[in-house]
Amino acid sequence: MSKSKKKPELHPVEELSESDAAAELARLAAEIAQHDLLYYQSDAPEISDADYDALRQRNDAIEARFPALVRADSPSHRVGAPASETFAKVRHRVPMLSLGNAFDDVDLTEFAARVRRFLSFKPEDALAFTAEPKIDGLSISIRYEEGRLVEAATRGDGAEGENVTANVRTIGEIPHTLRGSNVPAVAEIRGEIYMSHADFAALNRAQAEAGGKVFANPRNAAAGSLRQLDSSITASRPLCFFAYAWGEMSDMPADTQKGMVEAFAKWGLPVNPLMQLCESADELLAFYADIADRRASLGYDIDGVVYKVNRLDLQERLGFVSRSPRWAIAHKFPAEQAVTVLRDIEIQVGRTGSLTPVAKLEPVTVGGVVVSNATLHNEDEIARKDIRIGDTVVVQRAGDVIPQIVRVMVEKRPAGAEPYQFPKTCPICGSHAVREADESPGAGGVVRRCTGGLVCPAQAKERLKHFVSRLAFDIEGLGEEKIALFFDEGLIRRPADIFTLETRDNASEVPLAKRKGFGAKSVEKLLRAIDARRKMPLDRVIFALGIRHVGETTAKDLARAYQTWEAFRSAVDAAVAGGKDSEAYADIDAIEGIGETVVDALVDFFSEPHNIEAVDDLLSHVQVTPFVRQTVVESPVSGKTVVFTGKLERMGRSEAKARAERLGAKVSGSVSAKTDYLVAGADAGSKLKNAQALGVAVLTEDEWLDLIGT
Ligand SMILES: NC(=O)c1ccc[n+]([C@@H]2O[C@H](COP(=O)([O-])OP(=O)(O)OC[C@H]3O[C@@H](n4cnc5c(N)ncnc54)[C@H](O)[C@@H]3O)[C@@H](O)[C@H]2O)c1
Ligand SMILES: [Zn+2]
Repeated sequence: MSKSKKKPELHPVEELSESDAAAELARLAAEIAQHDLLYYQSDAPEISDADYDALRQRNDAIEARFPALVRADSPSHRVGAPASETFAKVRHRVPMLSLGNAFDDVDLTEFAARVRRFLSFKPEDALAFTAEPKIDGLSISIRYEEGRLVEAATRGDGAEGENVTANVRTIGEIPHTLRGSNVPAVAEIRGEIYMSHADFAALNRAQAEAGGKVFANPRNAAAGSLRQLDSSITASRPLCFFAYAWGEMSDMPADTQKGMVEAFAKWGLPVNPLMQLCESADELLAFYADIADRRASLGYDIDGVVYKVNRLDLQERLGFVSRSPRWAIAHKFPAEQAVTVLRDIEIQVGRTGSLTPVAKLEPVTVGGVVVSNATLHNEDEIARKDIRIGDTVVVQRAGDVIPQIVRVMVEKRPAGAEPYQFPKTCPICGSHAVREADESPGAGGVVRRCTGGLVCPAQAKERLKHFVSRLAFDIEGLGEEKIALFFDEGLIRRPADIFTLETRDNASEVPLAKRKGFGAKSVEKLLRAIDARRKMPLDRVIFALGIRHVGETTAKDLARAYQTWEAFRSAVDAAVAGGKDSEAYADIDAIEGIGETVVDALVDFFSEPHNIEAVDDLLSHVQVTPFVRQTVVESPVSGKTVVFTGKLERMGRSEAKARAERLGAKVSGSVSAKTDYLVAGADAGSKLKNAQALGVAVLTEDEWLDLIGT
């Protein structure tokens, strides 16, 4: 989408004509819906939360002045974005709503007064609020029946969310069973899934090393990690949880907000320790100031505080206004900004040749953190904001760990500052750099890419770094710095060189062990670490090759489909030979999780003789072991061997098989003493007899579905 258009001048709402107002409401509805999709479905927002909130405020102000113009699709009636088609849907029995916002003390005092007015409270009537941090993660509803976790869903559009039960089960902080004697038969616990700062930084480091997706902030990382089709990916991500609300509840354990949260804690759910009871608007403001002070040291992102009327009978009386409760409000923190000088723009060349501009800043403290780099996204972004070297700029860190440049202070521009000329050639190899659409979600722009391919040392170096990264070959003692050093010395230029390092080093006049900073012990350790990688599972090998668009998940999808290197290679070779209209091409395209972009990238990669040579050389040193599915998924059937027989009523055989495998079970075609369950549909024959003879547990289809919790 083109973002190069300048934002239209905004007229004060009081001056808008009715037709202008209608037009602007239409534009705002479309724009906000678009940002909601990017934020909630792609986990890749394009604008800051502050900018987004400003759009909504503008919409609300216009609607307040022209109530007759409020649209059916107005953002003020909507919550979030529709559940993504990728997931099964869950209809919320009690809707999941949003919160009204207060942006300053006046908004807050008005809120407290409004509540009192609504309840016809006299000044002397006591009215208590809970106050708690507003966690910047994603909301989740977790359903427990008879104390056991049976279902978990995202908020979606508030009415219907995404079923993420298997993924939520992998989160250590979320109990599978609630403890205590007063757990209601049905308890829907709601709260926020989030990622701590430390875990976020470690995840991004690992992702960057692995050439994977780097997340802009902990919220996106948490949402992206939870909303995975493969729950083993979620399991590998460090997610945390705070319970603060509820949906359906068959028995109420308390009659206040605070009492409810205390009951959650007794049942074994994590709750935020900072929640407090406040008796007046002044106490609420004091709480806000205190949390704002402690914000930087909490260890997780918050974007404000939430106040809720404590008594549940009063909450009931207050009720809701379209998308939010009348009895609660979010008091938001302003985004943190600072002013500094842009000293330079550095161009980094990535593994696939993308030229990424990075702003080099005069170091400045933003929200308690010293910032000296900021992302500039791409060429168009620099042009759109007209960012020039020497400019004084406003940087923002809105919970984001990668700071952004919000705008240039043109009035402070030094005389003679020229518009920035984005390089048309690769700064490393000098090859022509071409503009291409940037397909990454939410990127919304173009990227300039070095066409040097295999001759570009920057790309070769990045590919090697990717090759040894944690999710690829993960060679201990051979990190980014060593790779860069060995590459520059010509010691390691291609993956295969890693595995011949020892032989060459033995023959060398200056072996590594004799060099400064190496030492015999560390060299020995490195060489043994390399040896330990002479056998590698298929998914890691595919991922390590650094083929465009083939990340961790895609590599697993391919490996799952082909099992062995030979099968994978012959499938790809057939597609290379057959071309885009061939059956071989369509076969790869048909694999679950694989689309045309990936098939094209595979075909491109394996059409290139240099790549084939490099891969073949590598495989003369490395043995590829077949893909084994890890059963990190915890379910009643994980690790169990299951056989299906007879006619199943509620799903086809292949769906039953896929579902069982997703839950960590092994599906076998024949019954043996090792079989744990035989699921027998109608007209089951010899397998059923066999199972009975062997004493294998036989389940009906319904019993099986109960067991796996569907
Ligand atoms: N940058 C963008 O493009 C973009 C797009 C959409 C939304 N957003 C951001 O998302 C937010 C708006 O979305 P929203 O509708 O989720 O509203 P909200 O985040 O303002 O408030 C509602 C949410 O707060 C969360 N929450 C956290 N701690 C809570 C607590 N202690 N008690 C109760 N709720 C708590 C819940 O998940 C709840 O759903 C804003 O911050 C907005 O800036 C940004
Ligand atoms: Zn280059």
